[in-house]
Amino acid sequence: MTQSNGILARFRCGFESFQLDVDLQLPGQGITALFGHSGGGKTTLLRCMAGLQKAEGYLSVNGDCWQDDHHRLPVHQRPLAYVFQETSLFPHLSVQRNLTYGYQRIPADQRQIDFGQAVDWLGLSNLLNRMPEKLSGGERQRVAIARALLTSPRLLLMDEPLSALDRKSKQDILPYLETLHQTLDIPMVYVSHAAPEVARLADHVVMMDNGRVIAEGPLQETLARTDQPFALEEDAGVIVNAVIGERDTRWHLCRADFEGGSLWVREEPQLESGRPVRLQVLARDISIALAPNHEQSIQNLLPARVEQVATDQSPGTTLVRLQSGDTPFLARLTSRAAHQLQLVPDMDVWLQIKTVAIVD
Ligand SMILES: Nc1ncnc2c1ncn2[C@@H]1O[C@H](COP(=O)(O)OP(=O)(O)OP(=O)(O)O)[C@@H](O)[C@H]1O
Repeated sequence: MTQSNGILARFRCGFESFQLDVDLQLPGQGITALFGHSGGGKTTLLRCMAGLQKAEGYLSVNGDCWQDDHHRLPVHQRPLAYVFQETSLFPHLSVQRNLTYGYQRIPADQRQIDFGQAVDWLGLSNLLNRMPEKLSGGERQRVAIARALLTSPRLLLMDEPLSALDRKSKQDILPYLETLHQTLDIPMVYVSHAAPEVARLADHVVMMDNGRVIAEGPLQETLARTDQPFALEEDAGVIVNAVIGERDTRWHLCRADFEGGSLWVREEPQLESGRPVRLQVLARDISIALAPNHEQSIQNLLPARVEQVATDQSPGTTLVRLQSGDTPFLARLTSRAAHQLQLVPDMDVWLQIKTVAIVD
């Protein structure tokens, strides 16, 4: 990655009982998720990027240097926007005036995002005359995100923007974030605790623990590594990028085609042919067979090749990394089953997939 098309972030700073020490090269567009347990240093890293936390180091964003050994741009000169968990809209201003507040401070010829566009992307047209106290938590967060975008940032930092919302509001707001993900070319760094959120939104993931980066890389590849902390989680699994192909209306199924094969998923009205989708296949939902068994109830059977057989953290289970076409999969089996199948790298097998979830 060259300096001009990515984020280079190197920071060291410390508090009494915590040291942050990171050296990252992140993509210059799309969503990078900072993921990990509480206290790992995710917010501190975001604050360093924003210039809110003093740290030694270096930061450049798509070719613009914001900090090096000789100078450090103060917070207000960094062209970024920061969305927090708890939104602070101006309580005495309507949604419209909250939005125009930052927008009008940007000279017209420097605006990257149009007022109408932001209102549209975040679905705010019916809320413009409301006062913040009359908004739900999810609506407030949508206004906060639109307000952030209207300052035409070169970097959007989001610190657990959904964590204060209930489950329903989270579900409601995620499609808006997906729209931004598909539409914007501003890089977003998104802090989250929640694995499903990361799986749904991120292109790139950084896992932090105790102030260090313990795993990092493109989402699909990183989730499929057996030696990474993601693999240790109960809901370890992979994300498969697919496109909806044929629909089988009789059985209410849709075929999702990916690099190397197809998976059948339950039909839903929004799954029209040609629509790109992200599928999540959990390691615990895959079993391995040596021959294709068409006589069982499982719809999804894929040929695959074993790449790696790894001892799992939990006793009695084995984690197997496989490849079907160019797409990686992870399967979690009992160690006895792995032994009986005599799984070794390069062996050809069949994956029996019990459940496929659509996350996008
Ligand atoms: N201003 C501060 N002074 C002293 N310690 C701090 C300060 N800010 C953060 N810390 C400590 O630094 C560590 C990392 O905190 P940070 O908020 O970055 O973690 P996090 O991964 O974002 O956690 P969470 O997911 O709970 O938000 C924690 O141990 C925290 O107590």
